[in-house]
Amino acid sequence: MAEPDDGGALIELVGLEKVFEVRRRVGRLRRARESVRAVDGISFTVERGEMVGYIGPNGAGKSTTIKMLTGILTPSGGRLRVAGLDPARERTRLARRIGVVFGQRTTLWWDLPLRDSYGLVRRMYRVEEARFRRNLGRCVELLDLGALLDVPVRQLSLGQRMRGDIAAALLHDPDVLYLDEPTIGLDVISKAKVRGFLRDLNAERGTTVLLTTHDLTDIEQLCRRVMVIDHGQLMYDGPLSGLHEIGESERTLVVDLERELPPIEVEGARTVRVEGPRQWLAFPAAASAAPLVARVAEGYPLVDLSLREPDIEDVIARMYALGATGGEGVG
Ligand SMILES: Nc1ncnc2c1ncn2[C@@H]1O[C@H](COP(=O)(O)OP(=O)(O)OP(=O)(O)O)[C@@H](O)[C@H]1O
Repeated sequence: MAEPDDGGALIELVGLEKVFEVRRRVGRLRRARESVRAVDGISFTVERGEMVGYIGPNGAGKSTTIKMLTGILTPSGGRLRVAGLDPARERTRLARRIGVVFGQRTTLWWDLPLRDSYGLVRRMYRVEEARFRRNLGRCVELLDLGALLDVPVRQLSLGQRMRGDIAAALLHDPDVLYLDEPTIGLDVISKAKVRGFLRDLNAERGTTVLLTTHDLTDIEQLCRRVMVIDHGQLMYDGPLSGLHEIGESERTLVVDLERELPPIEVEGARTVRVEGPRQWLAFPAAASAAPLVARVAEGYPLVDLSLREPDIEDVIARMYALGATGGEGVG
């Protein structure tokens, strides 16, 4: 089937809006109508092959945007195109071009083994047999699903289920993949597996990825570009490092020493907490951790260390405190 001409940006939003009418209780008996501007005039474009983080505090309007991008919700205003299609009007056609993964709920059939769920997905999207086998084979290998194919979804761990969900979203070769909190609740190893897979998918197949997450490490490891949304508006569009610079946020190196020592003194960081042999060193989030780690290892008896990213909520709060709205294309 011929696809519409989508020579331009793969995703394009111009002044997109979504207003919900809600009824709120006022006093004991009265209810007042109220409008919630969940998305309040957002414009951006995403080019084919980009991997973009879409972040913001709770209630910022991220899910509402994604729902409009998939055609589940109809915009109240503005313009929206995905792969040359109008999502709300051409939802079924668009479904063949996009994949969606929601970290908090599964699209798989709870009582069925993964293999059967995939068979149903194949029929839903009418994926031809050879292509299905190829895509499934690739996902099974790269997401390590071989031993899980005959296990009912309800028996899978969260990390296993997430990998299963990602595979299900890719069996029909979508151009765009929307991921909503894909690493939420996963252990370190599962997170690394999911991130590695997404990186390869983007590099090898050029799949465009829009990623919603509260975990800044996801963004740091996957996305060159990040968009920050708050109160339904785009606050920042640019690299993650630029966001850290604007917010002057700090990362923390947690250091375990062989024994209790006075606060560590190294260039480029300040010790903000000491508890027994453990010390916390804060340093600018935009700086590399490597030279700092080297300096600590050189001068102190090191047993272990770990790195803590700043909270997205912190970064945004600092951004507000400094009254800045930086990055490209946002004024
Ligand atoms: N169906 C709805 N009816 C009324 N209000 C809604 C509806 N869906 C979302 N909202 C409101 O719109 C705003 C944005 O919600 P949205 O779910 O898009 O935020 P979010 O950024 O995805 O938040 P979270 O990180 O908590 O998932 C919130 O104030 C929310 O209460």
